[in-house]
Amino acid sequence: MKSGFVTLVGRPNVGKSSLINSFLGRKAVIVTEKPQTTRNTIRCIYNDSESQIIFVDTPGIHEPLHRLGEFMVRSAIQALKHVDLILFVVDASRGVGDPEDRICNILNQAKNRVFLVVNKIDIADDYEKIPELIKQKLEIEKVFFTSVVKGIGISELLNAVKEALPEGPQYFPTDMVTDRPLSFQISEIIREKILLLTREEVPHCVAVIVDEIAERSNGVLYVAATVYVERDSQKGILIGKNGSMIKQIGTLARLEIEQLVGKKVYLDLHVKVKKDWRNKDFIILNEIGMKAEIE
Ligand SMILES: Nc1nc2c(ncn2[C@@H]2O[C@H](COP(=O)(O)OP(=O)(O)OP(=O)(O)O)[C@@H](O)[C@H]2O)c(=O)[nH]1
Repeated sequence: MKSGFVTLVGRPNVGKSSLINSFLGRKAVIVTEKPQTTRNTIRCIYNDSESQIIFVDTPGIHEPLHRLGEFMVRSAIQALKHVDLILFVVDASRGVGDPEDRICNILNQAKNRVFLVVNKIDIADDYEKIPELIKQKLEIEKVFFTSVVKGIGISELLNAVKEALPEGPQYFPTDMVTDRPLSFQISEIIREKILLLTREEVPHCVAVIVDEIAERSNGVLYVAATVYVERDSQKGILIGKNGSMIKQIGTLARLEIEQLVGKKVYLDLHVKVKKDWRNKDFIILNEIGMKAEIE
């Protein structure tokens, strides 16, 4: 069989996670309209009768403003090592800028095979010249124009990825969707709902940690999670008037967690302030599973 590891890299918000969900035909990783949604590298496993492809989702490459951002960028760069192929994703509607220049430099050092993916062509004109601009800085093996929203170019890209991979073993069981534990998947679902429902600085200041998952005798799955924010004002926003916001977040998250685990869920959400955690708190970085990965 054909098998191997394929890392998606690009600036924030270009559609890396959306492409992976589209390859897998299911939601494996969270997607929002907010940049820097993905904070960790996450391996997502695609299977068919003749291949297994491990797509590695990475945080968007950006200029970090705090330690969390530095960890995110470093983990993305680490994910370029020891993989069979890189998909360099560019947003057709934004074109080529400083972030792409930086990524070209990083990829030149990594010396991997690279496919260029110009995504979001449904909302862009004038994107045909993007490959030429990138090719001035980086050797590109193939170019694809895609739209996840319209389903354009996705199967062609997937087929080309398959063809590019070597003959190899099945690395993961076929029923495994990501390499992350259930607690991580649940915390991501909760974080996604917070990102969808809050604005401005709040989304970036949130970390979610699942404290407990327990099967109750009545068949209900009990899940306790803590949402960390950096300031009291953010806690106020997350809780909302008479608890209305946290209730809405909890309901949306619970419904999706129930789909994931296939049973009723009782979701117990708490909000705590941990000042400046994105710069200082290594415990949280450790708990959201980033520290171990990049040391
Ligand atoms: N119009 C359009 N929107 C898209 C397309 N692909 C993704 N999007 C949207 O772009 C936004 C960002 O998508 P993500 O998949 O989270 O992007 P990402 O590159 O993983 O983002 P980060 O986590 O910030 O690195 C979401 O609102 C998606 O729905 C596309 O082909 N066309």
